[in-house]
Amino acid sequence: MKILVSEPIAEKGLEKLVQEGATVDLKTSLTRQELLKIIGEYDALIVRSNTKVNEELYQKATQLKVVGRAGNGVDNIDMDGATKRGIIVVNTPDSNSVSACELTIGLLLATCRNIPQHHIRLKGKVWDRSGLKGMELLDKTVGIVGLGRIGSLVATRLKSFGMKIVAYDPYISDSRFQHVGVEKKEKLEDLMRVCDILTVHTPKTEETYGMIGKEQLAVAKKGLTVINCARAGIVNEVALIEALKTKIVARVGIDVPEGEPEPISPLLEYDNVIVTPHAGADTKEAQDNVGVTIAQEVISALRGEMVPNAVNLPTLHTQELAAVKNYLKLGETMGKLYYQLEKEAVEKVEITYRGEVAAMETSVISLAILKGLFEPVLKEKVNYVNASVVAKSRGVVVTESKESEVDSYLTLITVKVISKGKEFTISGTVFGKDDLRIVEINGYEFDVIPMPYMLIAENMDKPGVVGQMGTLLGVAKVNIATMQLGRKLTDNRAMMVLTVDSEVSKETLEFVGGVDGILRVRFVKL
Ligand SMILES: NC(=O)C1=CN([C@@H]2O[C@H](COP(=O)(O)OP(=O)(O)OC[C@H]3O[C@@H](n4cnc5c(N)ncnc54)[C@H](O)[C@@H]3O)[C@@H](O)[C@H]2O)C=CC1
Ligand SMILES: O=C(O)CCC(=O)C(=O)O
Repeated sequence: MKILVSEPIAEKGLEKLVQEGATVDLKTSLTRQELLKIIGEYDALIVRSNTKVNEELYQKATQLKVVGRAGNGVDNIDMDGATKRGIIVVNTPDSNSVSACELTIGLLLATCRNIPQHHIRLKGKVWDRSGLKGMELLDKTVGIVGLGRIGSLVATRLKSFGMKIVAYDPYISDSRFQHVGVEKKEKLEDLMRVCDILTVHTPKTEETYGMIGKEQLAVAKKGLTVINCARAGIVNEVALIEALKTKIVARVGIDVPEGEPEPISPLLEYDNVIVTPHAGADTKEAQDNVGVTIAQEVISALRGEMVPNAVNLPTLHTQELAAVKNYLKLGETMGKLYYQLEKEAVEKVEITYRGEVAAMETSVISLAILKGLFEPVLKEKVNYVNASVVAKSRGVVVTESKESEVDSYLTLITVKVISKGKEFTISGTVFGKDDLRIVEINGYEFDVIPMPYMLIAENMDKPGVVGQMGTLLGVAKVNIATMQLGRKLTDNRAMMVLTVDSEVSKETLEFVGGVDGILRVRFVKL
């Protein structure tokens, strides 16, 4: 595992990577050209917000499997480019939220009470408070745009100042507003009209870039204070400077100036503006959290494990991940069986979750099934990240349905693969904590523990077939570990599933296939 760390992360994080057996190169002052020249050697890249991970980089990054963003915002990473190449992108969204929230509160207090301006005067040996009258927070209204992790933390803390809190976030439920104890504004303009202080906490997206612009500031209360600790450009800086000139905006606190990391923001010309150099996450606590978390995540992702904070995968919390872990293994195993038993190209995959599993985050189990399905037959890398892109690009329609009730089992997954009008089905369950079982193939019922080597045969349900097969395997020195028979009494046919201790040669397989009554036999490797 060769990992390039292109921006500073905490020592603890670097130590963790090395402890886990990775070769780590910390190179934080590479030029872009130098980065592009060496990126082809690495399995993983760890960045903060300055490294642009884009098409130009992906084209050179032939070995890259994981991009770790040591922090939250992923606007410096081209997600589509990563997803289509099966590169997993992980971040650490919770690790620095408190620090970002505290800097927001810090900037808010500093701007409302002119703290840096007072300090600068005194440093110049001038004791003079004139022209720097502050504003109390008590009974003022703060408008929060984006009531996610950081927005909610800011709301909770500002309540203790006796402020009224209103928020605009069309993407969260009303119950979340109630839980945080914040008044919901349906329209951004409604929020702009009532707040004394505006603070933005959205990600930078096409929709949020410039969302606080000329029109929004035009309806704001005169004397507004604007805080942006989220991303440059969410508040349009040209409109903001215009509003400072017309005194619509009285104070500004910005952690993320346009053009960062260049220290030349035009906002620095204004005495009532405070700018910090993207320092929201720059605390010992946040950096230690971020460093250790990103190290763990990058290592897990490189080992092919499912990671809770994978940005280009369905969102899973650690507990949800623990709950689905065995189903991921089961799903992948079930998927892997198809192309080893059938040769028809897949047209449609219908996945049904029944019983306990139906209540879980099943989208990720479906990805595991698709990964298992395509991985054995494709040259390109198929993993959780690109499995659904691969399915789509091959014209495979995937459907998912859920039923809360199931006969005979507490929990059951059934995969139906449809190709040229033919149907192949396989069902599996998990007994207890981690006991995986295949319980059905094409209507034949079993109770098979999936093993690395298996023989699956369809045969006529008549005396002698099993015995002859056992004899031939014995001659070939293939030891049978377990054997199960599923029968369909209606058509006098049966299916045998054998787990064996070693590989079965082509020659032995041909002999077995020639036994009178064996309709077909396949050797399966899991
Ligand atoms: N200054 C710094 O050092 C740091 C900055 N950040 C930035 O802070 C911002 C917020 O981070 P989190 O709270 O962790 O993100 P989050 O994802 O937890 O919350 C973002 C919220 O914005 C909402 N949102 C999205 N589009 C919206 C729109 N058009 N209008 C209104 N609301 C919208 C979402 O529904 C979500 O609730 C991000 O931009 C992140 O990059 C995060 C950490 C440190
Ligand atoms: O210090 C950093 O890496 C930037 C923090 C940040 O903006 C983020 O995590 O989104």
